[in-house]
Amino acid sequence: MSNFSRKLRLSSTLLKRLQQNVTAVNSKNVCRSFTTTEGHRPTLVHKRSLDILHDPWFNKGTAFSMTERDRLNLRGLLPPTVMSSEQQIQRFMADLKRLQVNARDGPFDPNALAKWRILNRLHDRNETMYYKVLIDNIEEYAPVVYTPTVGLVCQKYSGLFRRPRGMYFSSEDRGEMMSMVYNWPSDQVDMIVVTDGSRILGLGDLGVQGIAIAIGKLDLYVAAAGINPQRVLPVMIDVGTNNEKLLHDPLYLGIQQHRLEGDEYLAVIDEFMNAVFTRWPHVIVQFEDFQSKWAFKLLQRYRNNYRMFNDDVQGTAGVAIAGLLGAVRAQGRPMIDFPKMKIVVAGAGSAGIGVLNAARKTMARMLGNTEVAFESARSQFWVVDANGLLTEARDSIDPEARRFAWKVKEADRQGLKEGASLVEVVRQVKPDVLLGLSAVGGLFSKEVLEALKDSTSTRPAIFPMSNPTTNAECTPEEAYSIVGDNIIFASGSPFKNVELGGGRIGHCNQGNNMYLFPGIGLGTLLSGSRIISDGMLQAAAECLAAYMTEEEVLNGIIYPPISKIRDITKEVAAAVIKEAVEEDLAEGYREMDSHELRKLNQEEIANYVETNMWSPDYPTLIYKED
Ligand SMILES: NC(=O)C1=CN([C@@H]2O[C@H](COP(=O)(O)OP(=O)(O)OC[C@H]3O[C@@H](n4cnc5c(N)ncnc54)[C@H](O)[C@@H]3O)[C@@H](O)[C@H]2O)C=CC1
Ligand SMILES: CC(=O)C(=O)O
Ligand SMILES: [Mg+2]
Repeated sequence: MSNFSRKLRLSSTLLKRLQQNVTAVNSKNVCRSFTTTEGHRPTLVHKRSLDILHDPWFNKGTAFSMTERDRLNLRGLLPPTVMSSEQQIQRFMADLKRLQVNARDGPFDPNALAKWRILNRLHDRNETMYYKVLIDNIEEYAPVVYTPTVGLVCQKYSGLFRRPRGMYFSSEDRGEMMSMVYNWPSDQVDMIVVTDGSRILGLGDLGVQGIAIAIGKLDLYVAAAGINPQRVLPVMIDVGTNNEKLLHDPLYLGIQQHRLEGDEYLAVIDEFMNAVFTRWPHVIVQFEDFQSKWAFKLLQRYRNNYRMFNDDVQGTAGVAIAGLLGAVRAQGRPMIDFPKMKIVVAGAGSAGIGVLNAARKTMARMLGNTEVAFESARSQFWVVDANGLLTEARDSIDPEARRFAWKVKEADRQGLKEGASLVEVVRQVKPDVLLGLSAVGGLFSKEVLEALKDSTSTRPAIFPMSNPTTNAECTPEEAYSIVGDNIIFASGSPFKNVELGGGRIGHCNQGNNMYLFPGIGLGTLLSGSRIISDGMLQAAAECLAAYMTEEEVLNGIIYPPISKIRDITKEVAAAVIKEAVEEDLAEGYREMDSHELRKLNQEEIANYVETNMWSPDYPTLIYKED
């Protein structure tokens, strides 16, 4: 049969399928299938893996059975649940209907989800063009591919899912991962962002739908760090979900069982790490949005043996430190005054504790890096979580948070008790900084902000860092209007600057780990560092802190605008490389071996970084037979 007649035959088959599809949907006769064609005769295909998924003639998406997935090297390239064609249509129709309702992701852009769909379709068609659009319009589209819209995308991912992107490893794949990684078509992967979907932004457990956060973070790796898009891999490890809504949703794409726990959970993550580092020994793995109880354990488990880091714990800490140092400078004080700051942190999860640990270490270093300095730095922090102020009187304290619990007597002396509310703590402490990583929108209420007016600082800093927009602890309008014009403001998701009247601007900084993770990844890649050390992370944070000029900082601008993200990422990467070389961790990258790396001066390192960043330019293509 000629290609042409085969196509004709397929076209009529497709038409028949579509007619049956319409009948099935119209009559709500969901038992009728449109997949059985031509008396079950198999169709011969000459493709495997992603080539099949990207071929509209052969692609069945989530309807590929497990045996077909194994036969066609598709295992891991699709969400784990096998769907019937009827379920696929239900999912599609539900999403189609939902489109008619205006999607809202926060106060600014009612069309954000529609923009995400358009960009996503471009991503599927033409990666170079997609990244050119993203890089050239990063200010406008970072909030679409990243926070806040990516949060909404994760929440609705079962409906939005069209073409798979990345890999899925599930608890059903135990024992298979080592072979599954070879289903990914690329022999070189530089950067993996992996999530288990257990705490997506401040939106809780979204199960398999969390894959979109890994995709969004990697978009920034390409746009900001110039990592080659052919060498990034978003990964979802689906160990179940504890989200009851998803457990009962017939259209959910993930494993419908409660999350694995304990050793069973660890065995899955261990197997994944072993598999990816076996196939790609030089890959860097960024852990993203794991619930706190696993975030710290996994970081300790892997950080000395693998090139990995946890963005929420370590990336966020660095960004917060840079912001806190900026807040000191914004008062016209030298950075060395940082250890005098009184800091109230609302939220003691992976992000909050990461920030507290790093801030305490930074203070201790400034005070001489002794044990005594480390101990005394502790008294600069007040931690308020869901149960109020943390003191040693609490019945059960998370071990990570314990080191920030106040002794009962010391708390008493300040007129505070175990479980004191945030407003009580702010009233008594009169802090220089109020930082939120609680995932509770509006937590910095009018009362709390009123109390902050009595801060002993000449320029109180308010950092509602939770994401997405709806989870921000307060808006900049609330902060500026209640506390006053002379504050420093930084939020996790973007907000617009505030008009203060008389032509003055209340600057709204975006305090988000996006200013560090791309540079940490790029610097690690180009240095060939064996691990990601505390020193490398510290160097990244200090580089970001030093990026803003004195004049900018005094004007309340403590982070760069997103339009400068490629530039700041370059600098962060260079600082990370320098530190890796100094710590003798750098093993080099390609022709730049460790010996050559050691010879580079500051300017040469910057050049080396720049020349290794991918840019979205079309290459000339030449056909070559296999
Ligand atoms: N801006 C940034 O770059 C980043 C922001 N985040 C955001 O931080 C938030 C928290 O993330 P995780 O620490 O991983 O979450 P988590 O769920 O581990 O921790 C949340 C913490 O908030 C506390 N909390 C809950 N209700 C509270 C209340 N009413 N008052 C005070 N504390 C309360 C909880 O007890 C817990 O300690 C999320 O919204 C996330 O999007 C996380 C990483 C980076
Ligand atoms: C920004 C980020 O990593 C988070 O909100 O989890
Ligand atoms: Mg995160």
